Amino acid sequence: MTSFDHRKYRPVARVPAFDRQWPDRDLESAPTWVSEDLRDGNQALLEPMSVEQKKRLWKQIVRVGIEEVVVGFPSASQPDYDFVRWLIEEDQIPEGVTISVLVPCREHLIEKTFESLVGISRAIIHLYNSTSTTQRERVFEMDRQGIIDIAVNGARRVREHASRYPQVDWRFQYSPESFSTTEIDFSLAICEAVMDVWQPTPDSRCILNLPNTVEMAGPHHHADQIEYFCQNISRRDSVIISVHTHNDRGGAVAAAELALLAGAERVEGTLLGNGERTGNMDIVTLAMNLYSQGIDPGLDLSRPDEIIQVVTECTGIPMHPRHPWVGEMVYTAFSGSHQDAIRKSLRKQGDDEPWQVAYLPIDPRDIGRDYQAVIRVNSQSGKGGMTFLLERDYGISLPRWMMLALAPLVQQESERLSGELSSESIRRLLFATFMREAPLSLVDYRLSRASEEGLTITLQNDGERLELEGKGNGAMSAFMNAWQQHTGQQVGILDYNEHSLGGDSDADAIAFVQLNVDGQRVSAVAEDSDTVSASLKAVISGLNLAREMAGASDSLSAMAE
Ligand SMILES: CC(=O)SCCNC(=O)CCNC(=O)[C@H](O)C(C)(C)COP(=O)(O)OP(=O)(O)OC[C@H]1O[C@@H](n2cnc3c(N)ncnc32)[C@H](O)[C@@H]1OP(=O)(O)O
Ligand SMILES: CC(C)C(=O)C(=O)O
Ligand SMILES: [Mg+2]
Repeated sequence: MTSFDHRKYRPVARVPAFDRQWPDRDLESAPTWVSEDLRDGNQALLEPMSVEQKKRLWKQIVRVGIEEVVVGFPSASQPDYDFVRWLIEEDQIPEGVTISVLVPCREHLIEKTFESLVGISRAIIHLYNSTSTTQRERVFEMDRQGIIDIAVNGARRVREHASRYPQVDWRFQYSPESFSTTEIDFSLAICEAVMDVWQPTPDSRCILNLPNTVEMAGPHHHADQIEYFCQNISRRDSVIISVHTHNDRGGAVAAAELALLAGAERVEGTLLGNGERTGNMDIVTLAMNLYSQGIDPGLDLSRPDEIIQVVTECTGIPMHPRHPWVGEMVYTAFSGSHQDAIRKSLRKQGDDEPWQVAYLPIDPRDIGRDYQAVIRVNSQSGKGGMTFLLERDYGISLPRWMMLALAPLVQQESERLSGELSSESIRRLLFATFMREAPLSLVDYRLSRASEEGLTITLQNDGERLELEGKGNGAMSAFMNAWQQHTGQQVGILDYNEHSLGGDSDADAIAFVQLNVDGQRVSAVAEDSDTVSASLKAVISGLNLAREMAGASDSLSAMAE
């Protein structure tokens, strides 16, 4: 075989044919969430967390509302042991929160684990051993019975140690580690053997945790394994079925979600998916998946930035900016058609109606993000994005013809800069292109109203003062008439739009005008303290721009001659 040769691999075996129900089910409620941040997450770090870091992360996990927290492997590491002691001695475990500790089926480690828990009022003892064919044959070199014996002996030791502390509310959990690559009949057999020792009842249920230790197959395989197990395990009403998925194929969240459809009721994971290899199941993502479907996740994820800060600082692992739901860039659209659709949908979205905004699966405000970041402009953006930014930050509402005129300039500019354009630079570009305050400029004007609007306007033209008078059905047409009479130029208003301004601008009004000047189409803009002044200045801008354009074409003709 060559080094990259798919024939090296085999598809994972499926469970036997059975009456599969999960594809027709929908999720209706949140599972019991279990944080593995302080154990599986910690065991995947280059530098495991110190006790102080564990304390900080613990507080965050509890703040989010997770009620079952795996706090470590106290028989294996001194910081884990010390952390458990701190929790107990400093009375740090709130009412309603239960801690869990992991231990392999080895007598001295079980003993040490119970020692770490002296003084606790309730806890989950989580016992595990590996069950897959590979583990049996290549790691433990044992047959099925040998592996069952390890589990049964471990279960007995746990029961015996627990019985020495009858005042404690113990709960027992067993994981056939590597469940998803274990033959399903063997997984069932070993779990039955453990239950025979623990004798769970509906009032004192044990937890059977079925880990996708290494994700080797699609999430539908995992769902089949879980449902098959649920249908065939005895004492179902005395068992809590828990799942623990890893992300080797990128499907940890999907596998957990389908496992819930398949009958699991408890999900182990970490807050942002840190964990062995590609990580554990990401609790924030799964919880937000439920939230976005109208299901209460039972966790407070309204301040994900706080979670991100604590998790990244404690683990030393940065988060991807496109991390599902909470990444820095996930509510930002650069591409033109997305920006256009977001802008239009947001305008129509009422406060009290179901969320219906294109390209935004949830309202970013729910998790403390604002609309500031929703639309950003680069060379992939169209008129929607720049229009949104000008409206949002300056209250400028561009008429459609001005959007069409400005959009290619914005695109050229962001291509030239190879980057993002701020609303400020888009505004600057608008005025630099479509406003000219010289050589013709407005000095003063007076309006008088009779049957028609009368205008007396004082201008500065190439340094000379000019006073004109005209009549029309508005200030602009009175000015046009006066100007035509004085210059003989043919000037018509093709389109016109003005409005008052909000936002950060100093001006109170803005006007856009599209003129026909001696057959030449010119678009112009101006701002001023009132709409009449802004309109007159917009026309003056248009006349100046027409003069510039005529000057440019004269010099081109002169060059051609
Ligand atoms: C999928 C998971 O996340 S499982 C959790 C894994 N997490 C960890 O291992 C982190 C903490 N572990 C440790 O620090 C160490 O492994 C310790 C302290 C627990 C034990 O260390 P050591 O005694 O040196 O043993 P080591 O880790 O090499 O374990 C291998 C031995 O334990 C046996 N073993 C491994 N897992 C189990 C288990 N769940 N139950 C019983 N025996 C087990 C192996 O067969 C092997 O036995 P051998 O020594 O007779 O060959
Ligand atoms: C110990 C078990 C639950 C585990 O972490 C795994 O199988 O991934
Ligand atoms: Mg794991």
